[in-house]
Amino acid sequence: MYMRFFSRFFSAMAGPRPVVLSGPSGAGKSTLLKKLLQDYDGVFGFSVSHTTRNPRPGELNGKDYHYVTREEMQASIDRGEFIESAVFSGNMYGTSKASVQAVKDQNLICILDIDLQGVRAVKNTDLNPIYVTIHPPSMSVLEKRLRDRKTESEESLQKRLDAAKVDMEISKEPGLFDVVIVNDDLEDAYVKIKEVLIEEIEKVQKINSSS
Ligand SMILES: Nc1nc2c(ncn2[C@@H]2O[C@H](COP(=O)(O)OP(=O)(O)O)[C@@H](O)[C@H]2O)c(=O)[nH]1
Ligand SMILES: Nc1ncnc2c1ncn2[C@@H]1O[C@H](COP(=O)(O)OP(=O)(O)O)[C@@H](O)[C@H]1O
Repeated sequence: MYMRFFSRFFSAMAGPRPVVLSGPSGAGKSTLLKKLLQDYDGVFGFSVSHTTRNPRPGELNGKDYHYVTREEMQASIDRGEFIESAVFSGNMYGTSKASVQAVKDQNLICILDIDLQGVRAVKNTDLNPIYVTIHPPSMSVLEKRLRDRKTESEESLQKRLDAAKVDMEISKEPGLFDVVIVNDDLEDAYVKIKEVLIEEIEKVQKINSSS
């Protein structure tokens, strides 16, 4: 009884639970999270990761990623500034403590777009997020979407498809994710993710409307 009261009290003090969005490259993570950020202004905040990959046309430094060199990233990791970091398709990616803290400071639901290595690392922290994985309806649809996106070279595309196969298998591991959302029709997938997050969304809206 008391334990339950205290655990609820402290989890409320800790602010809203973050959300991990994972899943194969091309599954639709960025598309879904951008919709959430747009439709729920003042509710969600994006954890801006660091990466050594080059920016794509239209991507902004500090908004989509912090674009850094390998040397800069490694030095920052060595200084203990990252919650987690991983190598994906030959590039380094990582979540800095500062990126998550910046979102927490605003009392927003922090969205982390991270790969499976990141998911495993976050499991060893006290972030306590909701773990969501986005899957494509099939590998052939995934390939088509990645090709149509026109952001990858043939080599990078193949690396992403290889990683996707592994990713889809590992995601079946019991307990790794709270929810699997198949992104076939975008609107349907968006409705599903909102359903999963509605409790946290309403919590933040309630706090914001009373402050
Ligand atoms: N572990 C980890 N993975 C990340 C991070 N940021 C992005 N990723 C993952 O890196 C992979 C490649 O991301 P990106 O180059 O933006 O390609 P995209 O997913 O195809 O748009 C995706 O699986 C992301 O979820 C991070 O900070 N940590
Ligand atoms: N349900 C969908 N139907 C058709 N195309 C989609 C759908 N969801 C996403 N896309 C498109 O597929 C591509 C990959 O989506 P993206 O959000 O970049 O994936 P991720 O962030 O997981 O790599 C993008 O060009 C996006 O516009």
